[in-house]
Amino acid sequence: MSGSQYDWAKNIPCRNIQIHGFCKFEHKGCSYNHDPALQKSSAVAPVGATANTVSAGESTITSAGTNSTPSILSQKAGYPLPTNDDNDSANNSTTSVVNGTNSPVLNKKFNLDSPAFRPTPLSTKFATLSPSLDHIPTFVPSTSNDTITSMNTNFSPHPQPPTGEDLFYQNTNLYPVNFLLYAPPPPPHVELNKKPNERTVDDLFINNKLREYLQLKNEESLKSISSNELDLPSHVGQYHSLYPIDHNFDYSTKSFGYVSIVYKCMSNENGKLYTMRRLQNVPITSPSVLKSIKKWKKVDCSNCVKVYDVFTTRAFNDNSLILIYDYYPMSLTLLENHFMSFPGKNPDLITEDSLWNYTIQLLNAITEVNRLGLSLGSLDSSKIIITNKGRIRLSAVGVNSILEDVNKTLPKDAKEIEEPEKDSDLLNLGKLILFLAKSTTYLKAPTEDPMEIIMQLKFTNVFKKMLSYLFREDATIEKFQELVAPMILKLANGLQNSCDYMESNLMGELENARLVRLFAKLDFISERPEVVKDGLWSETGERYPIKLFKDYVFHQIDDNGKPVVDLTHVINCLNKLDAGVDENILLVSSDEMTCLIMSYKELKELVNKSFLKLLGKE
Ligand SMILES: Nc1ncnc2c1ncn2[C@@H]1O[C@H](COP(=O)(O)OP(=O)(O)OP(=O)(O)O)[C@@H](O)[C@H]1O
Repeated sequence: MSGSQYDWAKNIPCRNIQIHGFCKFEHKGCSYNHDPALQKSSAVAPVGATANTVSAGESTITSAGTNSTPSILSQKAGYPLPTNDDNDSANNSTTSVVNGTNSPVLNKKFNLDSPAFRPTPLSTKFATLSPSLDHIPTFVPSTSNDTITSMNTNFSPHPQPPTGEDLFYQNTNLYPVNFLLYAPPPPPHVELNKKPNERTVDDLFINNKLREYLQLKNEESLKSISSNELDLPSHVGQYHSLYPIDHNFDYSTKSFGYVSIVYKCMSNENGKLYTMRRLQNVPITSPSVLKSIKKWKKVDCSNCVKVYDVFTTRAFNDNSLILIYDYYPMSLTLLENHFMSFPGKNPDLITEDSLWNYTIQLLNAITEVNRLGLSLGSLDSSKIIITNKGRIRLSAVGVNSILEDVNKTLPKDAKEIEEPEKDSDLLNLGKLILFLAKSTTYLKAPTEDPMEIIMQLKFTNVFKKMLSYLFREDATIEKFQELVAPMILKLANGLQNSCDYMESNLMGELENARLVRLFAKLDFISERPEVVKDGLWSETGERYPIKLFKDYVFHQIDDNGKPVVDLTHVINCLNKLDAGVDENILLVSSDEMTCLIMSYKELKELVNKSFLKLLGKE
C-alpha cells in the first residue's frame, strides 16, 4: 500500500469520531482527520442525525434510499468509503434499514428532546428545503486525479475518490504474507529431544523454508500495478495486467542492440501468467521475419524457457516486438545473482560445483536446440535465469534468430546490429563459463587468451580440462557429453534427491488437502440457517450428533475452563471420521444434559447422508 494512498482523506474529519466519539483506528492506519478542531468545525450534523446511522461493531449500515455499498474491506480497516452518499445517509434520512426491515431500535433513539432534523445541503435535491441553501454551488467533479481543494461554501464534498481500477490495484498486497500465522518451527532442543514416535505440529505440514519460498513466489506472481501509474497499455493483444519485472531500470543497456523490457502479464485466454519481452523500435518491415519462431516454439527443454508467441504491436506507442514466454516468479539472471546486490540479497559466490552445474544444464539446452537444427548463438549471462536453487534456463530463446532475420531485410547502411561472428554453441558455452570462472580468480598475468586464463584458474584439473575442450576447434557435442558424463551422474543424483524431497512434502500436503475437503464438507452441512428452523439440529434432530462432534473436535475446554487448542486432536478425530473407524466416542452437549455414544463409522454415514441431501441427491 503506497504511503500516499489515502492522502485524499487527510482533510476529511473521521466519521468514526462523529459517530462514536473516537476512532479506534486513529493510530492504526485510519487516514481520515482526527483533529478535534476540524471535527468541531465540520460537525454540521445535529445530534439527532447521528442516530440515523446504525453502528454494528465497526461497520456502518447506510440509510434507506442510498445506493452506496460500503466496502467491507475498507470498513474493517477503519477506512469508511468516501462516497458522496455517506453524508447523505448520515444526515438526511429519517429511517434506517437493517436487512431490508425498519429497525425499531432506531426509532427508540428519537424522542421529544431530540434536536430538530435539519438536512445538510449535499445535493441540489435538498436545495428546495431551505431558502438559505439557494447559494449552494453545483458540484463540479475535478479532473482525473485532482482533488477538490477549494470551494467557497460551507459544503465541502469529499475529494474525488480514486477510480475503481485504482482502488483495486492499491488494495493488491494490502496484507503481505505473514509467515507468523503458521506454527513456527520448534526450537532446536525440542527437535533434539524428540522420541522417534513423537511429532510436532511442524511435522504435519510442508517444510517451513520450502513453504515460505513458495509463498514468496506466489506473492511475487500476484504483484500488480495500475496501468495508469506506469503509463502502460491496459492490454497488449490478449495479454493484460502488465507488471515490469526488470530489476535493472537502466534501459540504455542494449543486450540485443535494442532496448529490452520484461513484464509479467496475464493471458485473457487462459488466465495464466506469462513473461512478455518487449524490444523497442525493431525495424520490422515484413511479417516473414517472425517465421523462425515456429521452430523455437518446438523447443521443449527443462533448461529453456518456453516461448509461445511473437508479434509486433503499437500498444506502447512505438514499434515494439513482443515475445511471450513462460513466467518464473522471483527469477534472477546469472549476472544479477552473482554480480549484483539487492535489498536482502548479496551476490552468490561462484564455485566450481555451481559452474559444473551450469555447464551441464546449458549442455542439455544446446543438445536439444541443436537436435531441432537450431543454434543458440551467443550465451549472455543476463539472458540465463535462475528459476530455483541452481536451476537455470535460457530466458530469451528465439530472439537472436528473429533479429538476424530482421537484419537481413535492412539495407546495408541502416543495419542496427553488426552481423555477429558466428561461433559454435559449444564455443559460446566455453566463453560464458570462462567469464564466470575468471571472476573468481585474480589473474596475475592479465591476458585475453582463454587457454592462459584457464591455466591460472584455481579450480581442479578435471574442470580446467573440460573448459579447455570447449575452446578446441574440433569439439563436438557427443565427445563433450562423454567428457562430462561423471558430472552428469552427480547432477542427476542431486536432482533425484531433490525430487524425493519434493515428493515427500507433497505427500504431507496431500493429506492436508484431504482434511480441508472434510472440513469444507462438515461446514457445508453444519448449522445451516434454513435447516436449523426445522429442528434437524435440535437435541432430538437427526443432525445433532454432528453438532456435538464438532464441539468435541473444536470446542473442548480443559479442567480450568480454558479452550483446548490441540491440532493433533483435531487431525486425529478428522482422520478417524474420514476413515469411518469402528471406534466409539462419547459426545456430550455443553450443558451436559445430552450424552451420546456413537462410532466414527455411524458419524461418517450421517455426514455423508446430510451432504447428499444438501446436494439433492438423496
Ligand atoms: N521467463 C521469465 N520469468 C520470470 N522472470 C524473468 C523471465 N525472463 C527474464 N526474467 C527476469 O526479468 C528481469 C530482466 O531480464 P532481462 O533479460 O531484461 O535482463 P536484464 O539484466 O535487464 O538485461 P538487459 O540488459 O537486456 O535489460 C531479470 O530479473 C530476469 O530474471
